[in-house]
Amino acid sequence: MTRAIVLVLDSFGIGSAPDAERFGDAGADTLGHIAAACARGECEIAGEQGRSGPLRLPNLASLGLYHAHRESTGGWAEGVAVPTGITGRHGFARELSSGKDTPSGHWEIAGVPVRFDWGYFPDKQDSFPSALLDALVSEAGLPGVLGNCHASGTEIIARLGEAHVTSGKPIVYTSADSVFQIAAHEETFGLQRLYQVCETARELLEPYNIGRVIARPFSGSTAADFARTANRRDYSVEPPAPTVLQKLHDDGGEVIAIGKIADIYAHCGISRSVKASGHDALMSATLAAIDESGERSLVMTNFVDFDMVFGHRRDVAGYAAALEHFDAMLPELLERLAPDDLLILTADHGCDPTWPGTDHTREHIPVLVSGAGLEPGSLGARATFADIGQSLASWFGLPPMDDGESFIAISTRSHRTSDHSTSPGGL
Ligand SMILES: O=P(O)(O)O[C@H]1O[C@H](CO)[C@@H](O)[C@H]1O
Ligand SMILES: [Mn+2]
Ligand SMILES: [Mn+2]
Repeated sequence: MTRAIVLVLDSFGIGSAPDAERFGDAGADTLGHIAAACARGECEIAGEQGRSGPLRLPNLASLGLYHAHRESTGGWAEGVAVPTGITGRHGFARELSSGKDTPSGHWEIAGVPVRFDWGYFPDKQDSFPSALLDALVSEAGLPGVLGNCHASGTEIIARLGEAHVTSGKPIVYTSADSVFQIAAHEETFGLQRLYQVCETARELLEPYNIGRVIARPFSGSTAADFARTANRRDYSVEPPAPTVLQKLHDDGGEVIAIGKIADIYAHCGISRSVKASGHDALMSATLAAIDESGERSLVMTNFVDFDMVFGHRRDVAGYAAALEHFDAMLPELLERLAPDDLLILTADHGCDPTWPGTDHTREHIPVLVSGAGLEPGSLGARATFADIGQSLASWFGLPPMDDGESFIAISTRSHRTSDHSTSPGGL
């Protein structure tokens, strides 16, 4: 069967990109700094869900993660056990897109870099233009808004959540990303009402070139216990050109989107979307999709907690534990794959939990490719995330994308388009 499974470990960068300085991120290294903190004994978590000591990712390591990180940074991650033999193709890729945000990263992975500049809101009190907020208040029938600044989403609900519940004014905030985020209490404000306000904001933001509006519902009764719920919803603009997802879908293939994937691609080129919250549920949904999917299927999953729960929160130990948990789930995934399935593990940007601030970091992403009967080895430095999209186009026998260089050999592509039944061998 010609199938591909793409797992995006949201924010799992493997070393500072050549243009990181432009973002204030020169030296950022999500994997490297987590490994170093673990090696120093700074990531101890007691209890059953806990972790201790050096970072242990044996399955990702076998696929070539540490080798890819070394190619990206010039040195081995501290304290890790480097495997003697590796089973996958491993490399790293840099980003062509102008931003270090989630949609840019995902669209570039799917073959469409974002060459234009997104709109951003300045980092000051009153970040948003008053004309925009006045229109939102009037069109959505709001008593006003709170926030109107850059913020960390958990910090701002602790700070303004009680005032929101009392006043009925939603909390609007942004970040270094091209986003307009709206936090509101799920019960007192209402989830459906929050979604409606986000849809109104999405329309009003059209002239501002903003990538995403994000609904950030939360629950709880006081500042001490306010917590965001799983009902986050992203309202993205559409990718600027058809992605490889769209091309496969239009060519009769099936694209199964797990987690945030459908929202990130603005539901373009998606055959079926499965929502799930938490990495266990996301992996279960991925396994179910693999079991159910047939010929010419792409299963694509975003593992968001690395970014949302640990990276942005600068929780180094939590990020390490989440990586180790993900790693422990990999053998079951590998067992479920058919011998000629193509598996790609990658990321969309960095979010170094040791870095100042709470924003993403401009980093290389890992490109770990396995299955499909391929020989282990290095894919080296890839000039764009779009090499993944181009490779998927090759794999599915689609016309080439405008960007990216396939790491699937031409002979393999012609072989696959003429005969889907035989294992292709060479990638
Ligand atoms: O702090 P929270 O609300 O998690 O926001 C984070 O999530 C958004 C999307 O990645 C970004 O704007 C980032 O700042
Ligand atoms: Mn992301
Ligand atoms: Mn993020």
